[in-house]
Amino acid sequence: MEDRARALFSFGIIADVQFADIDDGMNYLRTSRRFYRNSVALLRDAVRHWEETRVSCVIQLGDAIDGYNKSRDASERALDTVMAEFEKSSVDVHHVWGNHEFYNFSRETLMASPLNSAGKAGAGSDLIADDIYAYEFSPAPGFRFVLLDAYDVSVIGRDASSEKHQQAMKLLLKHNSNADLNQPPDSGLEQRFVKFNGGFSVEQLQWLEEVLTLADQKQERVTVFSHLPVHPDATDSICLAWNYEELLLVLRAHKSVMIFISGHDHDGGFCTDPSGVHHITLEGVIETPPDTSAFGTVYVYEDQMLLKGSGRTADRVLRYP
Ligand SMILES: Nc1ncnc2c1ncn2[C@@H]1O[C@H](COP(=O)(O)OP(=O)(O)O)[C@@H](O)[C@H]1O
Repeated sequence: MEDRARALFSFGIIADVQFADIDDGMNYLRTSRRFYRNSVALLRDAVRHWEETRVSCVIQLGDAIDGYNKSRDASERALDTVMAEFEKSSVDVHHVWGNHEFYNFSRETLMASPLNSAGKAGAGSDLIADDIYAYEFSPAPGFRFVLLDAYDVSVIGRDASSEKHQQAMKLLLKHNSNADLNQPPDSGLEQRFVKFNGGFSVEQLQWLEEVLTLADQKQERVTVFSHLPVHPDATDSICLAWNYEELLLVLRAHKSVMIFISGHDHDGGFCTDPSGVHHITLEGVIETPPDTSAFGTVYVYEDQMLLKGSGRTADRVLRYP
């Protein structure tokens, strides 16, 4: 690893904390253990590490609290617990929204909550006025971060009477004939058409296109963040964004795009697209045993980024395309 002191800046990444004050459990398929109560302790360790390493900012990749909180009337308490850990540090935290945010809160409530970090974006643009939780900002001169809303077109978090909900339901029913729409269709990439995923509207794709065109012109280096992964080689198909292909086309068309970082698939994943863009799916904290960890600190240089992984998260050298 290169001398970290020479980095231009660094930032922290963490995914799927899914905190709930309940005993350990299992995932739906009963293949992995979930450490609901301990997840906040792992978050605490990560925040302490970032405070010590003086990162410029942290990106929380979504699913900060688990859907179980809703049925226990504990959503706000759980969110307070998680936010209190972040607040122990003075580092700026940017929050991405995942499916579990919508299991706990309406989109309207989320917009007014501490999980809406768009106000920290400074001079960057956003889509908040269009009820899309996407924004961009420059973490350091020559660099740009874009946070996407992967549940923009979705049946969770969109009012049943809304056009986007109807559009999402139509798409789901076209691809998924199961009575329970959380149960995936049988084959390959089609498995992504489940209720707990979502996609990007035309409006959001156009905005991203504009942001990246400007970044190309300014010769900036862009990192894109989303709860849902968009590359089939970086995740299990069941976790992919519905219209991942459209998003990939936009990323591939812009030379400014360097890295795409997501959560959602708790096993994590990684690939480098033929375009040279690296796709990181970060391991989920919720399925990380108490004696280890899962988070990353990314050191940014002129010619590459270095992901220093903790615990289940591997180190990676990410050369710019
Ligand atoms: N194969 C499946 N069939 C039916 N329901 C499923 C399946 N996988 C997940 N679910 C349901 O979908 C929802 C989201 O799944 P979950 O594994 O909790 O997602 P996450 O990984 O985001 O925590 C849960 O309500 C879960 O019970």
